[in-house]
Amino acid sequence: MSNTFQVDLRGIVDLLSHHLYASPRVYVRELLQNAVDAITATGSVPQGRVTITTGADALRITDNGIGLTEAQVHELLATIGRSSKRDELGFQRHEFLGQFGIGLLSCFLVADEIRVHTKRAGAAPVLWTGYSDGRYEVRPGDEREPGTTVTLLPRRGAEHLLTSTTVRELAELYGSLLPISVEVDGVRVTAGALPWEADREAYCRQVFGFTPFDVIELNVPEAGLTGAAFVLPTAVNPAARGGHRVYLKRMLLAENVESLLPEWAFFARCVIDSTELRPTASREALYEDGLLTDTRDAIADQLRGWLVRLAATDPHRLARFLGVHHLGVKALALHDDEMLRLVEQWWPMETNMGRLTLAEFRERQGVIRYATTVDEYHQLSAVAAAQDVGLINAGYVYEADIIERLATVDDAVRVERLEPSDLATRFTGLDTETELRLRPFLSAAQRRLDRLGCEVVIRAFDPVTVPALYLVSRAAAFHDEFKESRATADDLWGGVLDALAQVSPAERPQLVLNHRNPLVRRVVALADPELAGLAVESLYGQALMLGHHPLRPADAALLNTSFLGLLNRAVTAEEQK
Ligand SMILES: Nc1ncnc2c1ncn2[C@@H]1O[C@H](COP(=O)(O)OP(=O)(O)OP(=O)(O)O)[C@@H](O)[C@H]1O
Repeated sequence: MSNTFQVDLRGIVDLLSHHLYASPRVYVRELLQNAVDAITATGSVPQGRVTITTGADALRITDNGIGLTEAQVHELLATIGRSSKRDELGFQRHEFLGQFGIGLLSCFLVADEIRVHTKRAGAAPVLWTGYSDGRYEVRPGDEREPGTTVTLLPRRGAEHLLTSTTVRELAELYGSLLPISVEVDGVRVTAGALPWEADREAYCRQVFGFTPFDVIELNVPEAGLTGAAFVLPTAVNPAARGGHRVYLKRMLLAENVESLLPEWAFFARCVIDSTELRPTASREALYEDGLLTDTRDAIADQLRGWLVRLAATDPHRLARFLGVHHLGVKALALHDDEMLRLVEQWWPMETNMGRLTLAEFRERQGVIRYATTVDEYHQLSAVAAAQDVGLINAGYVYEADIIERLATVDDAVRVERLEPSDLATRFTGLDTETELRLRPFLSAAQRRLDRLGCEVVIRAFDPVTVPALYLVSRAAAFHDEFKESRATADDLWGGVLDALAQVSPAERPQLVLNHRNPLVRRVVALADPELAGLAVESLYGQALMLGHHPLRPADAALLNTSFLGLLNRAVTAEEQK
């Protein structure tokens, strides 16, 4: 035995209003769409006219479209999900906006009763009345011209959605670009030409509220797509994806479609019209299919092409663009070779030789040497410069990753992450005689700092103004973190860490005293061992702070005692004068 599904219309209306459509305001869009489709079906769009009249009792929308016969009324209006806009195989017929056979139901979001008075040329006029409780009636209608008039009797509480002002606003929002004349209470709301093809900057100001840095023309023939991308004149948070204004067959789909551009293109806001992209059933987003993926790729190519052209023809302007949007471009450079080259050639980075692009730095230094944190860079840039070692501050977002990626895509590029302890190998050692002379001082200094796990060495380096440097190799930094984790780990995890410790030999951080520094020279010559010890401890503390190294409790205690010790010495000396 086979039966037919029964549909409870109230359930469907509830589904539409609460789950499918974002707002009951979409009823105007659905009515307009049906009118336009009916006119399209006549084959003479230029003669098409849609008029909407509002009033306290009812809203009426009349089109001079194809109209329906009585049989079609029964078949199409009374069957949820039945549409004349699909072919025998159920595919959407290309020329129409609708396809799902549910749009008319959206009128029940604002009306309890819908009347469709329609006439197909050569057939008798029909009046169909549908009620929100699921009943409908069909009767002969009054004589009329071919076409259709849909009348909505407002639902109590929804009257504000059918006022003249609201309806005009909605008709203009959704339908102002339709190629068919649409009037609301005698006022025409359709403009005809695509406004962004005329004065794009004015359009951008009016719709998006900013004067664009530049406008990029968009064209994707396979999606029947034309449009414009407006480059934002100010930086935006790359994570906050901006929406784009999308029209399908000149009917507004939504003002905030996110899926049109790839994530990296956050610096552009687009307006497009497409004849081929498809909407989701709610008509509030684009349907994700192969065509949308291809379209996204094609638009991405056009934005990329604009950037590359700018680099070739107007580097000044490109520099301005990068000044505003460098974060996005850098994010993109992490997976896009062309953007990587753009950053390499055009983005000036902070180096200890002034601001240079990676390309310029490489030309001068041969190798791209970089510090991965801003602190490390600040600690070492002057010292490195004094040894003629060029250093890039790659501590800003994405920059270290970009440098490393550059080496993976181009064999000719040599990159080297600065190892602070390597720098010490460039410092000049002392002559044997001085070394011998300083040996007792060094052993005493070493004894003072032993419990802090630090090795004291003395070298001669520039700049002379730096008395001491605290250099931690990456292995030593790792070891310190490791020790900290071990101290707080439970037994099981602690066991794992212990096993690992066997394979990671500790390398001690170094305190490198600068023998060229006048104060250090006086310290190493001190006769009083206690004063020399206090001086070494405070040089250690100062070097730690200068390099923004983390202070452990033992370091803080040492800083405190050495400072108070020195102060006490100074005050005592003054008192004894
Ligand atoms: N103004 C009209 N003139 C002629 N036929 C109409 C009109 N409005 C609706 N129809 C007929 O009623 C059918 C159902 O309309 P409905 O709006 O529910 O769905 P649709 O437009 O086919 O698809 P969608 O749900 O995507 O809007 C349409 O396919 C069309 O045949």
